[in-house]
Amino acid sequence: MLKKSDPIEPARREILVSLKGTGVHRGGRWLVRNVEFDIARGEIVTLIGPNGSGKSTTARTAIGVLKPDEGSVTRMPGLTVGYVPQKLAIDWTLPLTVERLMTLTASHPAAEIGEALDSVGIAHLARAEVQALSGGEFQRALLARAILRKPDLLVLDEPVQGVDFSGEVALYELIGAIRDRTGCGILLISHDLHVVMASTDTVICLNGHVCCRGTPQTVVASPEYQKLFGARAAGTLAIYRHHHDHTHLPDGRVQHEDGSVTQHCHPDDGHHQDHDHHDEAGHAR
Ligand SMILES: Nc1ncnc2c1ncn2[C@@H]1O[C@H](COP(=O)(O)OP(=O)(O)OP(=O)(O)O)[C@@H](O)[C@H]1O
Repeated sequence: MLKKSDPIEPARREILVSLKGTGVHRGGRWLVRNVEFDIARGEIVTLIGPNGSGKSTTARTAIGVLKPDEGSVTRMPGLTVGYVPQKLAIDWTLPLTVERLMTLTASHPAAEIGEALDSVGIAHLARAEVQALSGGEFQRALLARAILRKPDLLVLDEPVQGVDFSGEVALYELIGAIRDRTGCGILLISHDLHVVMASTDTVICLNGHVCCRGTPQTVVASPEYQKLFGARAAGTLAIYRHHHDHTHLPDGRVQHEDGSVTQHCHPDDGHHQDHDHHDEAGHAR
């Protein structure tokens, strides 16, 4: 069992997915380009960025739903993925119980379903109609469905959408507990540009490319944020400080610190500072 306080030694990192110079071209344009990051077993990577910045595209490319048009995506042989998409293609006019939702795409023994629902705290809702669930309960049901696959990698596309602030804290606690208990890697997409899950090992800020990356700063260390979020949330949420060396112009071009303007941004285009290639722990990327 892993604990938040047990950092994984670089030599022991078991890489689940590795993206190198990855780009996806659709509809005549690059949706994302030059995306680089790894997810190791037991690590949490959070993708943030404005709407349309390529977070879902990147996550779907990482798990092999989309094929990259340049660069590479390497997955550990036999990798099992549990994916919770942003939207589910479900016919909401038909009645559907939570139990049935668990077996829509794969069958699982009843005992395992009960265990999964129990582990996300909604065992009592097994026979409830999915349509009647609250936002937080629905996200828990989707999490239970994903962990039933016993994934090496859990990919969660905006798991706190439609959930209020205290529900968000509880969901992040649950996601952290799943990581600690199973040791899986987690790729998390956040709708918030600044507040991320505290146990995140690496935050990647996307806007068609990796704008900056680093580790979040715990809220516990800052009395002003503690006051803002409350003591419980302060252990679960963290602030991510952006370190951009460029600005995105309204027409999609990129203005660099030296004043020059380019169509895109590339790590090796000579406009970037060293911190674009390193995370805040100093790991070369
Ligand atoms: N198959 C496709 N063909 C053309 N454009 C696409 C395709 N899929 C996605 N896009 C566009 O790519 C961009 C990135 O989409 P993506 O869903 O990855 O962004 P996102 O960061 O997850 O956004 P959000 O926060 O709104 O969910 C968007 O402008 C979207 O319209």
